[in-house]
Amino acid sequence: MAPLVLRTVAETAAWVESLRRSGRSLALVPTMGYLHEGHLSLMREGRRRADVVAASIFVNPTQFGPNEDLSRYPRDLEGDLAKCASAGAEAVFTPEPAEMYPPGFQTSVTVGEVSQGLCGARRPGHFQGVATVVTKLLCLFKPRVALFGEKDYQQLQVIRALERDLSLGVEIVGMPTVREPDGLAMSSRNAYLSPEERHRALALSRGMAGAQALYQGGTREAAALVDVVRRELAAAGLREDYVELVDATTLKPLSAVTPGLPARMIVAAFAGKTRLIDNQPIGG
Ligand SMILES: Nc1ncnc2c1ncn2[C@@H]1O[C@H](COP(=O)(O)OP(=O)(O)OP(=O)(O)O)[C@@H](O)[C@H]1O
Ligand SMILES: CC(C)(CO)[C@@H](O)C(=O)[O-]
Ligand code: BAL
Repeated sequence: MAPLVLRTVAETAAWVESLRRSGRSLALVPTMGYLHEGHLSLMREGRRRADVVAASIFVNPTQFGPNEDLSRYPRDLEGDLAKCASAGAEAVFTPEPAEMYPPGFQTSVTVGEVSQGLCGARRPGHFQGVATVVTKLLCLFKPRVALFGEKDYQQLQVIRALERDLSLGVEIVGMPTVREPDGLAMSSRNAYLSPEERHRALALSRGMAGAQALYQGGTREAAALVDVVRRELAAAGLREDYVELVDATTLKPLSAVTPGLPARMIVAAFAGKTRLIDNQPIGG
């Protein structure tokens, strides 16, 4: 069935209230649209965890830097609504920017340490934009659970922090990265890649697999593990934005993988003008 399309905060609040009265629980999947299997995996898991799934499709201007791709971000609302229906989403919230940020809007949510390194350092203001819009969505929908992908690993940790610190009472579920058969992490921005860049982009997942293989062979030092990824990126002609081995929870840099402390390799690199991110656990 085609999902109910919600365009305003007021009609969404009324829909949420009617759901609450009917005693049905809600799972929320926030997105920026141009949906792919990664997004749909979140919606299907939402169906398993709650009675009703709602998605939001909103290309949030406040999380884009002045020289980023806001104006050309891919959009396909009609196709997205069909995909939401196929994944069992009952409602889709797709507001205009002025509906989310009306004149006089002056509040923002800033998450501390966990938002400062990695993408936070490379994209100033990005996580403040994400944290503010996600807080607004969680307050509006009051879901039992909200689902996010591990592909945006730092974003997931930022959202976990804001939910916990503001006592929002929403279960934040992180879902594994869905990949193309050749290993490329699915991402709406993959649509920007030429066939040649698409091929070179495999260096991200290949580099991290190489780092994990080196770990399996006994290497523990971060510098050596990171170097494997860097060499793959360089060989493919990708421009590194960062490659770091970090504590999987705090995202602080690690000098080595140690037993009992989950570690994550996190990568951002440019294929031409397109910035791609990926990450993978390193260790047992
Ligand atoms: N490959 C994936 N597997 C699982 N979840 C994903 C994947 N890609 C995106 N998501 C998740 O979907 C949600 C919405 O993400 P978003 O709409 O920005 O998609 P995206 O493909 O990450 O886009 P972009 O290319 O702009 O980064 C986020 O929680 C994100 O982590
Ligand atoms: C979480 C999110 C929908 C907030 O705009 C966005 O950052 C995204 O799509 O990952
Ligand atoms: N998927 C993360 C949203 C962004 O890059 O702005």
